[in-house]
Amino acid sequence: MSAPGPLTVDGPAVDRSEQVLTQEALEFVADLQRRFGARRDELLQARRTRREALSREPVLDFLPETAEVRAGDWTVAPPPPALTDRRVEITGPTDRKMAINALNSGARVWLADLEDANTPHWANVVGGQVNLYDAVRGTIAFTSSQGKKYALRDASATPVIVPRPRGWHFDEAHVTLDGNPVVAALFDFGLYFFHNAAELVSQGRGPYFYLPKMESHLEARLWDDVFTHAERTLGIEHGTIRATVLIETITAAFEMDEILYELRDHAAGLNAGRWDYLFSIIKNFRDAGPDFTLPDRNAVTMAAPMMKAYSELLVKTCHRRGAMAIGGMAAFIPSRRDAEANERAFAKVREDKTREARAGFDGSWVAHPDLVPICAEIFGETLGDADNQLSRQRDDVEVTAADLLAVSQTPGARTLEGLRENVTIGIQYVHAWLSGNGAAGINNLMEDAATAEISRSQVWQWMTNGVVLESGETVTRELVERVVEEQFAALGATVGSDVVEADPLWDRARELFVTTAVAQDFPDFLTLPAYEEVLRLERA
Ligand SMILES: CC(=O)SCCNC(=O)CCNC(=O)[C@H](O)C(C)(C)COP(=O)(O)OP(=O)(O)OC[C@H]1O[C@@H](n2cnc3c(N)ncnc32)[C@H](O)[C@@H]1OP(=O)(O)O
Ligand SMILES: O=CC(=O)O
Ligand SMILES: [Mg+2]
Repeated sequence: MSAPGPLTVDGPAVDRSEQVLTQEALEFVADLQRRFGARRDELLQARRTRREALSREPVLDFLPETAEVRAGDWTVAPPPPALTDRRVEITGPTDRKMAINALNSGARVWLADLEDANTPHWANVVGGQVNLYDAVRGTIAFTSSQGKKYALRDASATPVIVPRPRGWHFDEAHVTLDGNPVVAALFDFGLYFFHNAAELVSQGRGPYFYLPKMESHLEARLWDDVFTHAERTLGIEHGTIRATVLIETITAAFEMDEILYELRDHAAGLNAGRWDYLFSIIKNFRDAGPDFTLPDRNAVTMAAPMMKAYSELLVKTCHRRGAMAIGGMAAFIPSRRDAEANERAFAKVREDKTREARAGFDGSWVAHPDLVPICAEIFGETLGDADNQLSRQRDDVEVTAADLLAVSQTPGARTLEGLRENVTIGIQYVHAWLSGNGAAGINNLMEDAATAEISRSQVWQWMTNGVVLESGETVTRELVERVVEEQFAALGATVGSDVVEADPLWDRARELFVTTAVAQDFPDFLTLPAYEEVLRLERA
């Protein structure tokens, strides 16, 4: 381990933080930061360079310099026993109650989310690690403020825990090394790995991760180097760590083989992260003119030609390489209070999971415990006695660069209603995020950082490209500002105007939404200025 520097932790008090923020664990994180922090910075610069090239010429293609990797006959390491059956995976934040509910849900895997579904308030970041520590050991329990008691039903049969650290772009402001914030991904990964790797191995499981928002195979190479170093440092056998990579950026879709190749000793699969994928398409082609403006957010389904091409290429690539293909999130959430909304959500999720199972995915995500049985049933019908569909090759699938970029073939209209929904969802989500909830049910849809990014970036794109709506109106800054005023007033009617007035975060949410949706310089991530706001509020 390299000599630990003056790693400073400076955040509000969090219950039991001393249990995870130990001297040894922080030294482990400091070592990761020292070794890999600068490479992360270079990779972020490479992202900016690639995006500048795209703004000059909006074309992407499979990389000529890695043609040999794509043509080569190689496979990733076989899945470990704990990850051979992933027919249903529940996702959710790592707060204590939801962690227990997820672990009792009957899913095969719990994606313990420190990312899209989590606001990185220090309490969530550190509290999440405390909860994961207890979850790994089967000791997690909780009593709600109403006195309801939560505990594991059967600690020996809980889903496999697969945390998702934050993406490479994020820093953890509360932890600094030599005065600079540490890379949040290294912090999230490092703490979890340090405390839990050996314990998980002793249980016949392992330190498994989902890796979000990568934009290139070089970013995967960095993760692979981090994994190898972390295993060596703690004396954990090489290849014990297993990662499932979200293919959720348009550039990564052109590098699926390469990403698996870089991680081949550590790879478990790829996941079709459809929401960030849409965001990435809008973001990268935001100034590329009408061919790249998508219709209303709700009109873009997985049946759109470019989405079908992306998800089928993912299955084909995975199975050729012996890796699991995991489906994405249908955003419809059930309601225990509204039978009609519940039925609608069940039907939509059924349709989505059926399409995925038929396409060859090995399993998929659900956002809510009530959806676990549906996903398990649908994949069960396809899988029969098998654990997965790894042996099913999709040699029939041929996907070209043009297929992945067929944005203009996406059916659907651009409507004033769509603009209104983007605005109202965006503001409500930012409010939830600032309040500490990274996932929220809004209009019976699951909203998280990825879906909110679509909303605000679509407003930016429509405005910047002067999209003419079905109503005949052109999207201008004035129109967006008018819609923001109207939707904000309407929110008062829904949420209660006294509630909105009493809570200053509503105004901050509106301002942040407007800033990120209409700013001339498009912020790369909505969550970056939102995090600045969280830090400001913390200091106030
Ligand atoms: C694009 C992507 O990255 S998708 C992946 C990231 N996003 C997510 O993980 C979102 C996951 N889902 C959620 O967070 C939640 O389902 C929400 C916020 C959308 C809705 O949650 P709620 O409003 O609490 O829903 P609801 O009231 O129906 O919940 C009923 C019960 O199920 C629990 N529950 C709901 N969703 C989950 C979940 N994903 N994991 C664990 N428990 C859950 C609730 O905690 C509640 O428990 P309780 O009865 O003990 O109080
Ligand atoms: O993380 C998943 C996504 O769809 O985004
Ligand atoms: Mg995502």
